[in-house]
Amino acid sequence: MIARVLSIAGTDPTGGAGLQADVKSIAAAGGYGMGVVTSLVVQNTRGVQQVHTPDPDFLEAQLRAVSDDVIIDAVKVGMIADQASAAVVVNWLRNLPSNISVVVDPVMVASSGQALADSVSADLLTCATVLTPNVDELAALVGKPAASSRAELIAQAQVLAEKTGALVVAKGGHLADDDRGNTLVNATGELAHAASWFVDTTASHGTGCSLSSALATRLGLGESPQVALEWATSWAHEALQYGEAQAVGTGNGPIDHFHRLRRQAKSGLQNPAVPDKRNRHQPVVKASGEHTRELWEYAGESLDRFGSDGFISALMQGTLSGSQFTFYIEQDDYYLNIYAAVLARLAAAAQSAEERSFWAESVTGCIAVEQGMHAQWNLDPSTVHPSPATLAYTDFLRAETGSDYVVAVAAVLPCFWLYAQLAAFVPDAIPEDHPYKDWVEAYRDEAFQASTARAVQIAEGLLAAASDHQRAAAQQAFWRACQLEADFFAQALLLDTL
Ligand SMILES: Nc1ncnc2c1ncn2[C@@H]1O[C@H](COP(=O)(O)OP(=O)(O)O)[C@@H](O)[C@H]1O
Ligand SMILES: Cc1ncc(COP(=O)(O)OP(=O)(O)O)c(N)n1
Repeated sequence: MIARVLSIAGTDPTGGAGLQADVKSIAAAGGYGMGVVTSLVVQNTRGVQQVHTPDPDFLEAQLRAVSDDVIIDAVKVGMIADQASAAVVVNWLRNLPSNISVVVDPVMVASSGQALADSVSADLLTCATVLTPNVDELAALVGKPAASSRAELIAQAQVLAEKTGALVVAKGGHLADDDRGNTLVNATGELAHAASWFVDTTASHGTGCSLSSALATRLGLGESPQVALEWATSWAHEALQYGEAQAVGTGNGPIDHFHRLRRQAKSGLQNPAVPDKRNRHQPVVKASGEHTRELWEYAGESLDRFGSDGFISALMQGTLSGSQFTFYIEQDDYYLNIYAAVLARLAAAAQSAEERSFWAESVTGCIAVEQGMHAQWNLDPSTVHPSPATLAYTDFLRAETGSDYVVAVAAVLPCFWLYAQLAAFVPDAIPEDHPYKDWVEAYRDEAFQASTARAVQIAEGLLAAASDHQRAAAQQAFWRACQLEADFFAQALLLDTL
């Protein structure tokens, strides 16, 4: 399904805020974007210069042109400059079918300081399914000073929810906290929270417009307000992180609305033949000689794909959605089960008693981790179905560990080595309310790093003694496994993109 979403908003010729940002956000969130202009705004990344508001009749004619022709699944309302425009929009909204979600972003003042509206119509607020005021707008709407803590913000949002009957997103973008996330509130209090860890950026123009449009789209797709807010917050958080790279304007630049789609398009592209041998990542577990040093060079591209620019970054920041995390855990559980069986084959094929017991201990370790997961996350393995990416990895491991021991060791090595590398991505301080704190901290496990060092050492010894032909096959197997490891991690982020 594609949600047909209408934005009713003012314009931004530089495309960072207002209607232009809304239409991009709607597309990025999986909708078909439409736009009715309330005011023509002369603005850029440095600020607002002029506002021209057309006659209310012209606004009404635009609204009718859309609703006479198109079935609308959701509406986002942004800048409404005056009461006459608000009255037209309210009248039009009241004639919509009651099942259409309406997100009202009560825009008052641009972040650059200029006023965009006289005031916000009380009638408009009562037409909303969800309201998305920022800290200052919320304070103005409930007649209180701006909140300086999350608790105060939630209390004010609760007052607004009582007054209007709408759900209110208490947006923490302007709080001074590490978590600038968004809390969904109704008249009785907090319903859900979506974290957004602070991004230090000079490109945050239009974040509020974009968040509310993405939220409207996800509601139009049929998601619950909680799930829709989680999606919109994590998407906006990602878009904030990559805004500066667009180099748009000399002031507060726009967020990158399409970063996620670009990254995903890239992750679908695989270079099947020539590995990029430049690896900018310093290994947490060092190579043990020239052969494993060369293998490490093959891992760079994969690490880029799931480390700093993907799943692991979202996991570390705490912005991975609950459904993405659950999916990952389930697939990991399936994977580890097969991985244990594959390690058992290595134990059987090992060439010394010490190596045999190393692989056998790894089998036991793998099973312990898997069982720990069942207990901690309440997994029922009989209900977990492997995804295509998971199966591609496990099938590959089964195939590559069937004959040559050197190739087999190279094929299982990325699961040790790349996993141990995740320690490099763990932030120094993990906030207490980080949703995946325990999981993320486990990446620093020193016992696992010691096992990885031993696996690397075994691989080095085998490669040193191998024939040229065997060494080339082992390198190929290592590189393929790195790619599959990256695909395995990347898949969770693709899960609920649209
Ligand atoms: N620097 C930031 N770091 C992390 N998240 C942010 C940042 N700026 C904005 N956000 C997220 O985007 C949402 C909307 O941004 P905000 O600045 O609050 O809205 P507005 O643009 O309406 O003032 C915030 O609630 C927050 O979740
Ligand atoms: C036409 C128009 N509408 C709304 C805004 C304000 O956008 P917002 O997302 O709140 O972002 P910043 O003001 O923080 O950039 C706008 N500038 N123009």
